[in-house]
Amino acid sequence: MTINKIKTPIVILNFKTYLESSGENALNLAKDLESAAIESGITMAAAPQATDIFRITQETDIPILAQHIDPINPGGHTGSNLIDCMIESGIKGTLLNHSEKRMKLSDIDEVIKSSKERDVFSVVCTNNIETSVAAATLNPEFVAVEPPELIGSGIPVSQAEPEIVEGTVAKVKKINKKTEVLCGAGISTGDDMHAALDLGASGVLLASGIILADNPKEALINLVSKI
Ligand SMILES: O=C(CO)COP(=O)(O)O
Repeated sequence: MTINKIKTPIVILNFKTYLESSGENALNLAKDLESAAIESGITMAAAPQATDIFRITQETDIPILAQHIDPINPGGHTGSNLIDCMIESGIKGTLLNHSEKRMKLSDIDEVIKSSKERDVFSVVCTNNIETSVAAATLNPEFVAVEPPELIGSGIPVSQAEPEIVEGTVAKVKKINKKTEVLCGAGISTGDDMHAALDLGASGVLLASGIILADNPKEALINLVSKI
């Protein structure tokens, strides 16, 4: 089977900057995603730190996303993520505007456009229905709605605030049928993912529930067990 194709339902694991998902641990976690994807048949993608991307794309076949790309051209921009170098490192997509890395609307627009020109898919993170609508007008491949107060809380958005997920799907589809909606924040179990798909989401964006689990591979299999 092809585990490097982007198809829905999709699981995207944001590695953030946890030590449990950095360096050698990032590679091991990416391998867990790879074997869970093979075993379950569900697409599993990873968004590791920039420093870990090249190594992971060399050693696994899962789709890799950048956590952020800056709206810059090659040249004098110290400390920035340049899209061309990210592509050379092997990314297929990018997160944008994560609540831990917010961007200006005009910058999101610019990076989505340069991503499209280079065949890189964009996942624009949002905090509610209104900002999801704004993001959808920019025509990204995915909008991922994540109420910031639930991030890292262990309280799943799909069960605690189903109306945000359902409302985002309804409003985004009215504006742009091609943009898929993901949800995230507090997601960790098969029930959480099942609830997300039931509400019309095409997948989940998650982090701590898997990264900090005693056995991340088992947690991933459990996550997709009710699809
Ligand atoms: O921010 C998130 C994914 O990008 C969600 O984080 P948690 O899964 O830790 O709540």
